[in-house]
Amino acid sequence: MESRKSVHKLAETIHSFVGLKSHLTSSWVKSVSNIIKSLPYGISYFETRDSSEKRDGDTDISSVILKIKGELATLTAYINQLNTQRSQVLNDLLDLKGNIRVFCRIRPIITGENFGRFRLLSALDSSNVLLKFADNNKSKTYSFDKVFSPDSTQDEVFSEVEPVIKSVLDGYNACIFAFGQTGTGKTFTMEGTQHFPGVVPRAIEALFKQAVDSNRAFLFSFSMMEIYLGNLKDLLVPHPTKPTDCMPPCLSIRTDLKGEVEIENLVAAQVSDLKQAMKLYRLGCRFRSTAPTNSNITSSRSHCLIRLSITCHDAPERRRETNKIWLIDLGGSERVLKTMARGRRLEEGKAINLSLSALGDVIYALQKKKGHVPYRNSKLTQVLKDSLGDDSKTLMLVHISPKEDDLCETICSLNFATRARKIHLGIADSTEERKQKEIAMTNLQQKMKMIEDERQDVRRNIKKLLVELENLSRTAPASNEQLDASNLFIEINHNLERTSNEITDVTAASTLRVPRFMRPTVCSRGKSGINHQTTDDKAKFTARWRRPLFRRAESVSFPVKSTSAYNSDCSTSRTSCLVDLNVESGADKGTRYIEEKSEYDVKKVVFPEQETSPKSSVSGCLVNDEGCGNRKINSCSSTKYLKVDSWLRLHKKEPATSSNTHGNKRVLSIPAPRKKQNCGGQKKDNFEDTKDHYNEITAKNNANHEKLEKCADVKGTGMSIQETVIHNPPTLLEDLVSREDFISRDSRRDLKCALDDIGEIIIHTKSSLDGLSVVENKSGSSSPTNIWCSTFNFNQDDNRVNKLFEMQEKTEGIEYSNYFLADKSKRSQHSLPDLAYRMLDVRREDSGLAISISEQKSYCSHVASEIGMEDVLEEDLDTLDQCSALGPKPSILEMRSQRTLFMDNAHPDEIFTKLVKSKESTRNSGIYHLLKERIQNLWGAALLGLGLQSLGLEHEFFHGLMI
Ligand SMILES: Nc1ncnc2c1ncn2[C@@H]1O[C@H](COP(=O)(O)OP(=O)(O)OP(=O)(O)O)[C@@H](O)[C@H]1O
Repeated sequence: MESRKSVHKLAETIHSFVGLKSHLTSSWVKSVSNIIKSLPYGISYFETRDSSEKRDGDTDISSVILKIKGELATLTAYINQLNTQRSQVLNDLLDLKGNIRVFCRIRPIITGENFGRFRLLSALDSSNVLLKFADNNKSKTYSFDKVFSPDSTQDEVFSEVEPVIKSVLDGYNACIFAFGQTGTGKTFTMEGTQHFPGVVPRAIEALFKQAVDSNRAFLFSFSMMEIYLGNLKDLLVPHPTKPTDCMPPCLSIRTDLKGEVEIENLVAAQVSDLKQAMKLYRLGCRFRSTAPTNSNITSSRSHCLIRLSITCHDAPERRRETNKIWLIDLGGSERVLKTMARGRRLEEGKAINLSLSALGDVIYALQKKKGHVPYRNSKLTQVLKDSLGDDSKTLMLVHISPKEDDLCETICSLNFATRARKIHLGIADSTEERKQKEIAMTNLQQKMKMIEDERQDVRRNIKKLLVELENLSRTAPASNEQLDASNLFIEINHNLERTSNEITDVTAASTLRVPRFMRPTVCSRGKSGINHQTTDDKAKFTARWRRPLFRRAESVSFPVKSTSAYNSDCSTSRTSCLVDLNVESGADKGTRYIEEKSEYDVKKVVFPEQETSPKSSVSGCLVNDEGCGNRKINSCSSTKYLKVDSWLRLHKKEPATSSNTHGNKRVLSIPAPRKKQNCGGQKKDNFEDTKDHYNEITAKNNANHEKLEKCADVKGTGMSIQETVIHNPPTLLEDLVSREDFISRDSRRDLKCALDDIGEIIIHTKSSLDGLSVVENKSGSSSPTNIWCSTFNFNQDDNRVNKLFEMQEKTEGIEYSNYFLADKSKRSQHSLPDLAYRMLDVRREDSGLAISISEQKSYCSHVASEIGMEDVLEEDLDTLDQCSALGPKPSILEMRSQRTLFMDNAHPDEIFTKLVKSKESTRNSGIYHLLKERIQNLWGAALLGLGLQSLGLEHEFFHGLMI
């Protein structure tokens, strides 16, 4: 017995020594082993005994675990009950307060800001704004659910917003939007700054926090888009910067049978914590369209919409299984007269105002409980259709400015907001009723607080029990009960504290895990290629973006170096202000983008012959059309937009596309905003637009300057003409315009624009001679590359001219090749005088001037000397005589009156004044000479148009006028 006892103790002794391993020698272990081996019962005894002891211990642990499990079950049931109660109370409270709540925030006057005079606009108390009319001492009070004075903090604002966030977790759709005049602080409220984060980051944080606090597992997904010029644009999709980049699929709005709105093709990224959501948010902010205006240096030129979708299965207390919250920074309403917006800024302002007015109409109709709510009047209201109605929570944050100049807009905003609020809350109720309402609200708030406190206690208890359970399962993990406990622990803990996963997937995530309204439809799968995807999520996403190129005008953007000026026509994407979030996107860092024409501009530009061309390899789509269903997509798949085509032609490396697109007929259409060319002001705008278009292309060219310079030297490259034309650098012009010493920055810009205009004239003439059917687009669709091309050929040596001929032979279907090269059939007959004659022909047709033989000869001499072919001049002059003997080639331009020609092609004043600055310094350069010639012709045309022709003056007279 003694020995047995000692053996029993030995086991314990060995066990107690486990922590002192360092003192155990091998001899000690050996001796202990020998003792054990010599025991009569052998090891089986220990095994048996150990098992029986263990069984006793297990029984204890199991009973403890069972007890804990029981407690946990009770507490879980209780917390669920509390959750339901809380939802109910919150809902009652919000119902009393109104589904549409209106807050008002007064913008502060920032130190150092030139604010001019300001009105006595003050927060009378927490729910009233007092507006004093200084002139007659009159004042008016406006009531809101909450008024934030100028010195209110972001914290204060969010504390009032938070209840809406809570109801989102209860399954309600919600919509929080900042409304107001431009520059009044909407973006500040919604986005905030690095040190003062706004509603969006706080709301996302609160959602995650409350999800953790609730005893449920939630699935969040994040989307971000903007409505720019009336079109939806996904902000999470990288913007194509090269023509070869894939275009993102078009977004279209769909409504399912239950009335839930779905935005097809909108990226929805699953996020599991604040950090991930904020990364996406920052990423989206970079692509937002902003631009400086007279009112705000960082004015949002679009409505920015952030959607957080929340899915929670097996939560009957929730209103819906999947719901969403929209956080919206609306574009600021603006008065055109005040902002002095022009061109693109004007269009943006108009689009913003229109959609705001549509939103106002919808809210008004909802409040009035009208039978018809005009959701379809704007994209904004269509998107928000299921988040603005009765069954959702809406919070409008109206922003006003205390500035004297903004009085009209302030009154408009205040009236709009108070009207919406009054109608809904029935402020016309008697005082008695209002008091009762207030009492009820106070009671509900108290009840809410009690429930919240209770929930906190229960949560604490649950956590404590879970820790115990975990410890128990660690000490004895083998038994079934313990395994159960361990699973329970994991399950509950998972519900309480969802830890981070990677941002696993974007829209192509497993459809089982993604909310129904985010799942791709048959149509979108067909469009995006998801049908062909593998089970691997990443592969799915890749497959989607690798589908055949889908080109649209909307998203073409050009990197640009310079900062746009006020009222300039470039929209730029901005860099995040919350830099601490460290969103990595090397390509975007410090990059500013210019928006290319959106569908708003180009949707009206259709190539009729391509609509019927099923073989077209480039597809476009009327993106903003809600009904962009299968049928429509088919029809629009063969629709082409000049803007894209023209742009692609400059940059693309797909000759097939070019030929398919245009065939033998090039039809250039005029983008919608440029139709009214005849009015003076509009003309100026067009010119500005052209300049901007030109600058965009120039910026692009500058960015690739080195590459372009290499391409300019075509010697022996074997490069096709198309490539030459595409990459051909505006060497001379660039030299000209980059010479800081004699041309100021502005005049350089102007010069470029003037050259752009002249480039268009060349196209026009060339096209008419080529017998192409040209609906001329003289306001920017054509490219300055044309003039580069011509210039290039004039200024090369004879080898280069020959090279170009050779290359032309290799290339078919080039549209922007040089005039001479275009006439391929007669290439072998080209002699120097022929070339010169053709040039004169161009000039003649351009200007309408009759050109004498002597002039032709002198011009031949000039061309010969320019390209170093004087030696062949003599023998070829005879050919010139023959050519001229045939008489001038009839031209459609001749049929026009000279005055019309002048008006159509160029504005001599503009060109002259812009070019004359650089006249002295560029006197001897080839490009200058050509330009001079052209200006002379234009002047000549002008004078002829004025009737001076009848005076019988020689061409030399007009020539002399120019010198
Ligand atoms: N409450 C505020 N506290 C401090 N600065 C503010 C506040 N409100 C606005 N600002 C500042 O005013 C400027 C304009 O604000 P913001 O860009 O938010 O206006 P907005 O209404 O979004 O304009 P837009 O409609 O043109 O985009 C910003 O520099 C912003 O930092």
